[in-house]
Amino acid sequence: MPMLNDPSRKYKPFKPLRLPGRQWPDQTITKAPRWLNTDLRDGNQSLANPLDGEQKLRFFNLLVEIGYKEIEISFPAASQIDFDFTRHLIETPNLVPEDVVLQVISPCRKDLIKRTAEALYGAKKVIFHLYLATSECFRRIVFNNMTEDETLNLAVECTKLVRSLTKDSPDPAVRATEWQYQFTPETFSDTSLEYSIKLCNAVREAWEPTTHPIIFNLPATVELSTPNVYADQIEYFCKNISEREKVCVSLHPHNDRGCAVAASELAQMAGADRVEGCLFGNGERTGNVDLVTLALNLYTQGISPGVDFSDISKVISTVEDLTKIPVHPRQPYGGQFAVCAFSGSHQDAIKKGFQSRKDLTDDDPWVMPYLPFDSQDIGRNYEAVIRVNSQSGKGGVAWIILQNLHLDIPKPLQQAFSKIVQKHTETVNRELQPAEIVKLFEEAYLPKANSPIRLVDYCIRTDRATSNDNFPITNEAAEQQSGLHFEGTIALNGVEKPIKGEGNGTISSLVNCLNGLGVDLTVNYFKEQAVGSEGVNNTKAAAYIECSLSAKNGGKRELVWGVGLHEDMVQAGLMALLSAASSAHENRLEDATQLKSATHPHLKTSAIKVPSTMVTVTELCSDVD
Ligand SMILES: CC(=O)SCCNC(=O)CCNC(=O)[C@H](O)C(C)(C)COP(=O)(O)OP(=O)(O)OC[C@H]1O[C@@H](n2cnc3c(N)ncnc32)[C@H](O)[C@@H]1OP(=O)(O)O
Ligand SMILES: CC(C)C(=O)C(=O)O
Repeated sequence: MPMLNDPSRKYKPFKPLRLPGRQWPDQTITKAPRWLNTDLRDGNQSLANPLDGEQKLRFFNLLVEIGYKEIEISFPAASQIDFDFTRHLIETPNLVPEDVVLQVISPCRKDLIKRTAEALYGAKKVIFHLYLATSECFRRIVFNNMTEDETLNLAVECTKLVRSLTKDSPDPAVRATEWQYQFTPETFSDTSLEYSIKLCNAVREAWEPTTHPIIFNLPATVELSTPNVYADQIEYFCKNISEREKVCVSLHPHNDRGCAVAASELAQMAGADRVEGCLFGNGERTGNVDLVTLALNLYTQGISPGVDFSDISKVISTVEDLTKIPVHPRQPYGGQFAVCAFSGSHQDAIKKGFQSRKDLTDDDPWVMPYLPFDSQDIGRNYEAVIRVNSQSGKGGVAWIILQNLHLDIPKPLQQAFSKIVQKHTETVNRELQPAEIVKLFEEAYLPKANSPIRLVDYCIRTDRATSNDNFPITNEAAEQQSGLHFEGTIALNGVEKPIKGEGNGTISSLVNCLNGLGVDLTVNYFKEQAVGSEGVNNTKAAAYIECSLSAKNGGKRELVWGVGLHEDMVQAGLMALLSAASSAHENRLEDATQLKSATHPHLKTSAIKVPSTMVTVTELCSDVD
């Protein structure tokens, strides 16, 4: 059937509450609520294949590890599995930590209440949870026209029965349990507030809370309205329930309209003390409120949530394994795309954001474009933050190289490399993995074992006079006074050739040698960089060189890049140059056949512009592998 042109006859708007002077909009959340995790009950009852005892135990242990102190473990009257699991937790020493309270649920049916009480014999700390639907819809349709009074009387009677089977039991062993009582007027958000309050007051009188407050759990059993309406209902309930100090107001939002998180946050602002929900929003239909999102929403406001998601991947894999429901990639916080950027401008901003935090610590406030929180806090590294596809730009690609090779590649090289990556993503038409990007980088810029131009050995000598203690010569002065002489052997297409050249620095003198071999390039850009942490012994040097080749056939000047990586700064520079020269040579393969057969060129290099010289020793010789 198609969607209706006019849905207004079939669907009626939810009638909002009139609450003049509502105060919740001016409140903020300043502390974590009491959490009740119901993955083992509400989460379990909604699975195609509910958990067996062993699986429940694994889930229980995970919840304890995360730090939940109130856990709804079962519906003991529903199945032997739930009954036995309850007994197992109670009877096995040390399974339940001292500070963890077990909660169990039962409907307002006497036989089921008795069975539930049996399951709890000998427990240390228990919340006995009873529920009864109170809305007009449920009383009429589900309970066969049960009146408000009949419903209230059933709730009171069943509460008294629970009381007689627990804290008022004639058996001292039963009385030894630390009992709490929770009553849920199921379908609360669709029930008249006056009636809910009347019924809850009657239940409170029947239970007579002493040590522990009575818990009134106020569910949006089905989410029917906007979150502000739920907040109004909670504020009204909190203000009008009698003996508020003896009452813990608990929330149990479902997510039918996709607003459960917002509803539960506004309802906390409205005065609620406790929240019930499931990890990653599991639960009937569209699920219960997601406790992970709620907790991490608090955390990222600087409020300790009291539960620990610092290894969220472990939580996800356990939950997925047990429930067989995958966590959506775009799930807040936990989803694999939750802190991940594919698009170029996002990546650029994030990369700059990380660079701005380079010298900061966890005591410096997190201010980061596009990323609302630090993924390391939930046990994820930064590798998956930036992902590269055809929508990505240079910033993202540079980030991958930084993360994987620790090279902070200069901007002009970023531009050049991102073109290579872009072309590749368009060819393969999919996301590129970091390893593929690294491979593209290495192939494009790093020297290779089979490079057509390789330096076999070399020796560098300066002209300058050696300094003595009385007349020290500064490096700058020496450079102005003298040139550098570069001599060595280059293997060109496997054929070793002696080379000789000079310049005002190592790079320029090697360029001079290469020019002499017919490799006609000019250095446009040179940058050197320490790789790794300063002061660390294994620090390496990186050098980046951009060269231009002389224009061919009146065309544009061709640009090539080379990158060198070595423990020694000088060698890094030479490697970068040779790598660029090899690329240039490969690009001009046809020209290479016409290379001059010059053996000992000795050309002036005044045309070569090199931003800085690197060598400050008077003689430096090396064999190059
Ligand atoms: C909103 C929630 O999520 S509440 C938790 C719901 N969870 C579950 O239902 C999971 C476990 N449930 C079960 O295993 C079963 O439904 C049981 C054991 C509770 C009951 O099973 P059955 O006796 O076969 O009853 P069945 O489930 O078919 O029907 C429910 C009956 O309980 C009544 N009922 C439903 N809710 C309640 C309640 N809160 N209090 C009292 N009676 C209730 C219904 O009116 C119906 O009675 P009827 O047969 O006279 O019409
Ligand atoms: C029994 C209550 C708490 C419930 O599960 C609901 O209303 O969704």
